[in-house]
Amino acid sequence: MDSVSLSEVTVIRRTHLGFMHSFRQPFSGVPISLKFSSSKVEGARAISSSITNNTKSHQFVYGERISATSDSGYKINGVVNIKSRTMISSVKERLLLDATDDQYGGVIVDHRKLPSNPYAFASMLRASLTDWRRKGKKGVWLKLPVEQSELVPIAVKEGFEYHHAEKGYVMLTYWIPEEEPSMLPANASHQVGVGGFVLNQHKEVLVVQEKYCAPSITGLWKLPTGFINESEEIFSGAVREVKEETGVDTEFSEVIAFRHAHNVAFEKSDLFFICMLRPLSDKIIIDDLEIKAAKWMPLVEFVEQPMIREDKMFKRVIEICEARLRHCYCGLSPHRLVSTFDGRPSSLYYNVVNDENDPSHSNCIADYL
Ligand SMILES: NC(=O)C1=CN([C@@H]2O[C@H](COP(=O)(O)OP(=O)(O)OC[C@H]3O[C@@H](n4cnc5c(N)ncnc54)[C@H](O)[C@@H]3O)[C@@H](O)[C@H]2O)C=CC1
Repeated sequence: MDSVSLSEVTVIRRTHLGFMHSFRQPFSGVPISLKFSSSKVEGARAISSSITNNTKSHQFVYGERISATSDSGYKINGVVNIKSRTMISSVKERLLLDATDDQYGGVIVDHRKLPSNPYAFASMLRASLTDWRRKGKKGVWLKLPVEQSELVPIAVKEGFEYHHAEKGYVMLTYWIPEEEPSMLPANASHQVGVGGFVLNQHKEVLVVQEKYCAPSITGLWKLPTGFINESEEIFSGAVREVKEETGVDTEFSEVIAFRHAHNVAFEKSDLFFICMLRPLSDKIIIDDLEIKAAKWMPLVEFVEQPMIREDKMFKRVIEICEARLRHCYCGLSPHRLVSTFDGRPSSLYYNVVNDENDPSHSNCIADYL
């Protein structure tokens, strides 16, 4: 009778499944049948399993009790009948979820290799948690695709928490160290919006009326606004939103101000970047789905609207834009760079008041139109 080491056993010893289950899956290239059945062995709840392939039959027990043997380490519940040491080691590997280490001492489960069978998943998840705990791992990231949503309640029952969800998946997390508070970062806390201030050479501003809006702003002519998409730049998002809502082509000039507000949608905070854009065309073609009307409106008329005149934010935004047109204010321009900290190309927004090497390079003196 073979015996197995404690480290080999610990990954499977905490398997408590109160059900009987059988499934087939490839095993080292050989199709096998793996059967689980729950039973009481020497007072401890245990799962016995038999593996058969064309040539061999192997039996062993997943159980709570592990006893030492005098000559070579440990055996399980004293009822182990293992014909191949290699076999149990391979089984152990099959019983753990595929995962890679992250740089913070945690693990990321490979969602492309999740078992399709919920019972197998339950067993492998529990065994993996035991293994990760033994190895001192900290955070566990478990992404469950929508096609395998039946696995979600199993993970939750095991102690996983929701982290965030997208259309195609839900991300769950588990913090292993009981003595340390969780260091896992929270879900994204903000949405990012953009507004376009587009003025033509006749001092007319591009404005829209929204199709769906709060009754209090019905009939208001407002700046085109919207949200930027995932992986979209603020500067290109603003140009896209203006084009989508009004059909007008523009070129990004500057971020002239941004607003930070809280509890805006789904309890998330909101960053709203107000951008000055130069018009490249003037023909208006509205987006029928979102917009009721759009037009070029004299700036003075726009400002005279009671809702704008009385609104502290938009009143100030217009004052800033006017100051910018008089070269009395500098907005922020994007500058592409790569930081060695994360190696990512990114946009740093800043203004250049005085460039000694290139006097023509300044946000403040550049003409808007
Ligand atoms: N609309 C405005 O006058 C103002 C907008 N902002 C900022 O502009 C940015 C974008 O905001 P808005 O343009 O107001 O976005 P929004 O709330 O109008 O949403 C944009 C579009 O998404 C769709 N949408 C949003 N929620 C929906 C729902 N529950 N059901 C169906 N469709 C839905 C609608 O098509 C809508 O036109 C934000 O950062 C916001 O803070 C700031 C001040 C005023």
